[in-house]
Amino acid sequence: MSTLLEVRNLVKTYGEGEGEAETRVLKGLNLTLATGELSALLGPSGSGKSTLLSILGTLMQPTSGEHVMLGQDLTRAGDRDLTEFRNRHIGFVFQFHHLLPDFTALENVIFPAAVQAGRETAAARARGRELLVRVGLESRMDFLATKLSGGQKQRVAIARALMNQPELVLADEPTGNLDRASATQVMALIAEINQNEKTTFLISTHDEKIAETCRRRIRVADGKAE
Ligand SMILES: Nc1ncnc2c1ncn2[C@@H]1O[C@H](COP(=O)(O)OP(=O)(O)OP(=O)(O)O)[C@@H](O)[C@H]1O
Repeated sequence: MSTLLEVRNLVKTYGEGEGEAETRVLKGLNLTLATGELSALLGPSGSGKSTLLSILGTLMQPTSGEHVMLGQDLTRAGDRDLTEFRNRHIGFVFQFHHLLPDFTALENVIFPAAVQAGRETAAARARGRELLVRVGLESRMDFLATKLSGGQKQRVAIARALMNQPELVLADEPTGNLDRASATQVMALIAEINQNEKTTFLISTHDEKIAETCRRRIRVADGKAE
């Protein structure tokens, strides 16, 4: 399998400003993800899972270390290049879905593509519809986000994350807010997309049962990954 991304010697320290208390969260973490992997990211609360996902998602700069994805050295990229890289190659799913409440399921899904293109295209609408069918929400496309159940909202969030055909989807506790049945369904959907499209997923979770459904388990402890 080919390497999708690699981080080497990743360090993240919060509170480096004068007079601030320093928290060293990542302490020389190394991690390689291959294309098509489905991995769970485990670790106690405060161990740095969200911090690592933010760095891998180029939403946050590490204090030091190397970060290469798709052969591009992201540690040395400027903000504009990072934004473009992120929009093109990385999708995000969060615990609290972050859907726009006054918009429909379909509008929420096509939002990232509309932002990238600067307008809403017919092709984007077509892909948005296709993705909502894929996640089993054909009959809910035109429902406002507020009218959907928790599991349905999370499926919309997954469809939205896939909109720009990213190579990597980072999910921060995607099932944390769901009951067991909905959580299992969401994980089954992720596994199916991973299998069919070879999209690489990295999913942080506290839940060992959820982690067991992933082929690889990565544990963050003492600022390192194992
Ligand atoms: N912006 C910030 N400024 C200062 N400290 C922070 C900041 N964000 C996170 N931290 C600290 O960094 C540590 C790691 O936080 P992080 O959210 O990455 O952990 P986590 O493993 O995702 O935790 P959880 O499982 O509870 O979500 C914590 O001690 C947290 O207090």
